[in-house]
Amino acid sequence: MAFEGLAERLQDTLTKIRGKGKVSEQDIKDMMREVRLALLEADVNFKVVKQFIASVKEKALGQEVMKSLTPGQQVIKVVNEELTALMGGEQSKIAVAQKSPTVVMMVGLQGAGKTTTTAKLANHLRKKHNRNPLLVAADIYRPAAIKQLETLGKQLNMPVFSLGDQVSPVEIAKQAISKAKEEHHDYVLIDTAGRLHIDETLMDELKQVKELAKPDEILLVVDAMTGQDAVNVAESFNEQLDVTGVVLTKLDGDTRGGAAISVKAVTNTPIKFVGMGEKIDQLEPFHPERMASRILGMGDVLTLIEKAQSNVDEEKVRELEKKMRNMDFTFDDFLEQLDQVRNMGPLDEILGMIPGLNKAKGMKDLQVDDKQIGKVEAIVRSMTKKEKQDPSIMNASRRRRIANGSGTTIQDVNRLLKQFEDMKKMMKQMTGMTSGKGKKRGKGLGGFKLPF
Ligand SMILES: Nc1nc2c(ncn2[C@@H]2O[C@H](COP(=O)(O)OP(=O)(O)OP(=O)(O)O)[C@@H](O)[C@H]2O)c(=O)[nH]1
Repeated sequence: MAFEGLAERLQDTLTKIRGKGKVSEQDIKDMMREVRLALLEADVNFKVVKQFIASVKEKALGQEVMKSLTPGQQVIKVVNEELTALMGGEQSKIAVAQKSPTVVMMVGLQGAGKTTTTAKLANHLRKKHNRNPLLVAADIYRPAAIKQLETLGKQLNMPVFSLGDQVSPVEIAKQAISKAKEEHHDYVLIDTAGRLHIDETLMDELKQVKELAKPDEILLVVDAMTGQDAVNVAESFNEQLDVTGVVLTKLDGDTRGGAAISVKAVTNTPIKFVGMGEKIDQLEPFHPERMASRILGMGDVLTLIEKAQSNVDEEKVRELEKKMRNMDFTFDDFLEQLDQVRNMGPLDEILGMIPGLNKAKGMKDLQVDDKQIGKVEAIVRSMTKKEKQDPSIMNASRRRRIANGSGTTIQDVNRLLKQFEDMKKMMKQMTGMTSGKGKKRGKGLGGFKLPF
């Protein structure tokens, strides 16, 4: 899986700082040293790494302390925001011409996945944007490329414009655009020739096609597996052609991720799509924010923190945090939390935002449907005040009484009590208070705790 090494290293580093109630300058320096190594190892351009580290440091040290997040969480928030910004910040969408058809020129080196991506993009435009693209086979130097595009076109049931390999690409582009106008295609996707290396002849030809076709978008297809080379290729193409967007292919492979992180920063050209497999529907719009969260293993944890900030009484959260640390979280707190969480939205949606939650120890048996939660609530509400405060007094007759009172079985009650104990242990781990270093894996929780 792509980014695995980087994700693991960053997450390990962040785990160390996450639970900290106080973060010193030295803590940040230590952390940033590890982050720097992790990025360099992932083949991120060294200049990019340097800038990134400097800006995270500055922001992490200079930021105001927010009441609702621990300092450790705030540092993570900064890393996430900067990583997102590095990859372009906002999602960058494919161009739409004011006047149809929108002309898109696909460029790139041989083997990067250009022809495949051209077909994938056509499919995407039709499926997601309800468009009617015309595919154009303008790679006349690799005869197999024309055939390949035609085959893909057939598979998609989409027209492919081709004039064989004896007509110049400029002429092919010209005729294709007239045909698209006549036949009311709203996108023209021109698959141009690739080479093994960048050379002048190739660039000259691409410039001529560009001159004539006046593309609204020039998408450069690069192979993520080639790491820094992909970034260098992007830089050269960009200098010559003013590329408007990058498609990073083969992100499904075990690329270290450097290209995805550096391309925008080095070339100032946004990644617009990523290829996630060989199949025709495995092209996805690139979302910097989601990618950053994925690398940091945070899922939507930041959204969750924001949601919590606006819905949860901050003082109560602090109190709760203290209780969790001291292991005196009771069933009363549990009920209160249940109410608070419910205020945030549907339970499964909220839980779905916590990555790795279902994998966490003691969690996997908990069902996340509201019915199950209703049952749990009934059991808890059937407990006496004393039982809620101190479940350890729960003997057989108390358990039986609770089961009867809540319309459940003794097994249900036993299970809940067991889960509650497991949960308390896990909470303690997640607040970063355990001494068992290296074992805790509450990845992505950012120290934010939910009692489920
Ligand atoms: N795993 C994976 N394979 C991909 C992806 N995109 C393209 N490929 C594969 O990469 C190989 C090269 O793709 P092509 O589309 O033939 O390459 P090209 O860049 O068009 O090559 P030229 O036409 O010679 O310029 C093919 O086997 C594709 O199936 C991707 O996102 N993931």
